Amino acid sequence: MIIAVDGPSGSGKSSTARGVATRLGLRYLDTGATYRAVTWSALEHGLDLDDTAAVAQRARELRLEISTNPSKQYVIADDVDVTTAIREPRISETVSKIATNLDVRKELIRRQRAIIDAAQPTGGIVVEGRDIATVVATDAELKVHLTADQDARMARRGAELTAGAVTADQLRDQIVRRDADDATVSQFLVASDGAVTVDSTHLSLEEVVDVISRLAKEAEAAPRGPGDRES
Ligand SMILES: Nc1ncnc2c1ncn2[C@@H]1O[C@H](COP(=O)(O)OP(=O)(O)O)[C@@H](O)[C@H]1O
Ligand SMILES: Nc1ccn([C@H]2C[C@H](O)[C@@H](COP(=O)(O)OP(=O)(O)O)O2)c(=O)n1
Repeated sequence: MIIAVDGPSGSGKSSTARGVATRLGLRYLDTGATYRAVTWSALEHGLDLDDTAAVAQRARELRLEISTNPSKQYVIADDVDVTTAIREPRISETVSKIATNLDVRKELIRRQRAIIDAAQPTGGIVVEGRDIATVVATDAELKVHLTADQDARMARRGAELTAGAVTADQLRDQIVRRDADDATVSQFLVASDGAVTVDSTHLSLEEVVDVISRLAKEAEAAPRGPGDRES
């Protein structure tokens, strides 16, 4: 089974997808972490991020290991544990430049699909990002468009970043500007065909996990149509 969760920044994709995977005994893939790892590596190599060919080459050469265990997440890039480093503001500020490089996307989508395929014999995977239902796993049994209004998303991100005393402008950059940039290459601001919208604005994390887990059980029980995977 594949559960795709797409939506804007701060809508709760990572925490919810991890919660659903834990609840249902599935693997979990944070595709945003793959874009962050390439960003980290490009900066580490001192690349000009506007040099799209050089950055894409780096993406192809990068040795990348990403955990799909929802209880123990880690990312290793070229033998360096970058689990924490890829969450630093310098990465969040620049990652959209890498995520809008179409050759980087091509390479990372290939890798994401391989991880998804490898998880199938274990029962399935919850995959979260921006283009999972529309590009990476169009055959997902359940497609969720997770939303929350902009104020809620900014407040959530703000609460996370208070330790670093983030300014309102930085917060807006992390949510509003980044979503606008990312939306130039992926369609995640509206629900794609076949996706169920879950608006988390007034729901607790636990409630969102409940809703998606229930939808997953319904999708699993539903007969698949002709043209669907494995039919
Ligand atoms: N339904 C919710 N209600 C309140 N806070 C939430 C909810 N879902 C997620 N959060 C919190 O909001 C922040 C952003 O969530 P995250 O899962 O990182 O979002 P995304 O992956 O979509 O950017 C986290 O601190 C998370 O704990
Ligand atoms: N499938 C994906 C996942 C993430 N991205 C982009 C969008 C974001 O700017 C970066 C980082 O994604 P991430 O999910 O970590 O972003 P958040 O900070 O959780 O909002 O990668 C993408 O283009 N496609």
